[in-house]
Amino acid sequence: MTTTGPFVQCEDLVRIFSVDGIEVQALQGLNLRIEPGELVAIVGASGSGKSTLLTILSGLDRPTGGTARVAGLDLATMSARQRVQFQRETVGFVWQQTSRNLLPYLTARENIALPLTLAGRRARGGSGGRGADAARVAELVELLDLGDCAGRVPAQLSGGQQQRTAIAVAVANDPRLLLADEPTGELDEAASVNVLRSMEAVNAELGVTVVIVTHDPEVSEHVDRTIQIRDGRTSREVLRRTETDEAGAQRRVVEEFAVLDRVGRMQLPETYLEALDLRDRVRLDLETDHVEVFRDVPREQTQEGSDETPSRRRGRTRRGRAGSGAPGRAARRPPHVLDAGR
Ligand SMILES: Nc1ncnc2c1ncn2[C@@H]1O[C@H](COP(=O)(O)OP(=O)(O)OP(=O)(O)O)[C@@H](O)[C@H]1O
Repeated sequence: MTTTGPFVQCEDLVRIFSVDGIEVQALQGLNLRIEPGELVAIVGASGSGKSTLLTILSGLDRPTGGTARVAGLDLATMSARQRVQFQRETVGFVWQQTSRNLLPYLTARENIALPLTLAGRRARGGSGGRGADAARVAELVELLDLGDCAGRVPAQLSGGQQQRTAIAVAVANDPRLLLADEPTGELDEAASVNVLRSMEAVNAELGVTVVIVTHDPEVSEHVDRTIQIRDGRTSREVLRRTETDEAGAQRRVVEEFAVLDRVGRMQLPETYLEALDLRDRVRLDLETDHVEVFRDVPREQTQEGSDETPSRRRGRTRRGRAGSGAPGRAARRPPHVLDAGR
């Protein structure tokens, strides 16, 4: 199957649930692009729409409006047959509840082998298929660091071992996309780190595009991009990468972006709104290479009143410039670079 454009693409995605005649708009025109091979976290407050998005991307639910495409397939219009094929071949899923991911009466190794058997590899490959299955299981047991416990049933595994087995099960059939809904939600900190490292390993070694929905603040250290959802829309993205300077010293660079939708709407981070007391409406000023946003101060409070534009009042109305608040400083630094150094 050929894919043009982003691997995951949502445009103006809407999902409305109707319960007892009351409508809940879980997704309110969400836009999202994920490139092949990316490792992305989706974060946001409870009820912001994270799980709804993941359920649509997995093909388990359909959008009410807008488009959602994965690997070139339109998830809104695909037939029932295409949907089953999509879930078998293109996407793997890890749930928060460790018990939901694994069959309790099979060992970890047998759980990992099961999707291979169901996909009929053995039938297609004859005795060679059996060998190929065993080799694939061994590869995943090693990659997910399950060597010591692969012969145990889930009840004899720790929560972290169960989730790492679940990741192996989810990627056994070589899906191109791995979706995980709160995979560390039931784990302690150390086990969470191991599970997130396993996600990194699967992404790096197998080339699987990974999307993790989480509340875990630790996640940002393990992914390339953190996307925040607010009120059913993508509002903010944080990119992290490691740069090496000429002397060989490494530094971690963090860049923060607000997401613009197709008609130019964006959400300012809540911390910015609070820092500058921005509400109701703001003044905008177009500079040659950026746009400035100012608190809407009544004209009589801006001393000279006059016809000054916000940019001419610069330095008088911007609290952040005088202090050390990030919003004020950002305008004079390379665009978007908020934090650097380790
Ligand atoms: N099947 C459903 N029927 C009715 N309302 C639903 C359904 N699924 C989700 N919702 C509502 O949609 C909104 C978004 O829910 P969703 O589970 O996507 O949020 P979330 O960000 O994943 O939250 P959490 O972090 O608590 O899991 C919520 O208001 C929720 O109550």
